Amino acid sequence: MDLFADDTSLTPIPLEDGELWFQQRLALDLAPDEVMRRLLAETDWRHEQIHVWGKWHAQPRLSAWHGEASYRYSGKTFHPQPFTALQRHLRQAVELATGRRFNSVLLNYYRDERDSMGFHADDEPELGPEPAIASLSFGAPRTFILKHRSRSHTLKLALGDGSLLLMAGTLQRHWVHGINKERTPRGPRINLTFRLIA
Ligand SMILES: O=C(O)CCC(=O)C(=O)O
Ligand SMILES: [Fe+2]
Repeated sequence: MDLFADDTSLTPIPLEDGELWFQQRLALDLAPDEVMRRLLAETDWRHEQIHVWGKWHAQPRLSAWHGEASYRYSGKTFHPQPFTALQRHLRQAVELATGRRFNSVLLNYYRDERDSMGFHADDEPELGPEPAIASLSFGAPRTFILKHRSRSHTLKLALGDGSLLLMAGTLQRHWVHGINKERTPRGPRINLTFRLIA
């Protein structure tokens, strides 16, 4: 069965304790490979250090923070750079598709199969009690894993080139999510999470 028969509109994915919506391909007037090329070239990618359990580690990916509000993430305050023209363009498409507003974006660049993101929830207080977070992916597909915090329930989604995922409702309170390393070679991937920071 094709769960996502209509790949051009945002479709709810049924799950308990939160809202999840998926669209296989966000309508854009730029080809995804052109967006990928420009994001790679135009972004001031940083290799951030994070503080976990009393130790400093380099994150297993590169990142950048843009937008109109500063933000605390993994114990660090990020002072954003202004949105680029391309980011404004992508934000507009994401706002149109989701019917939500966003004022910030975190970009993550997974250089190859060895890059990853540990399990976490995007539940910082400045996002509000039921944050809507729109996740836009370009490049190589990677598996997005959601784990329920108290039930043994796991959900896996392949986030392909040009796909849009919306996390909303109580999802961040009840679930954590992450991207594991892959065992087989994988090309570069960029993910943008659009957020609304108070
Ligand atoms: O790369 C992804 O799909 C996940 C990104 C994410 O969870 C985040 O930026 O908070
Ligand atoms: Fe996240």
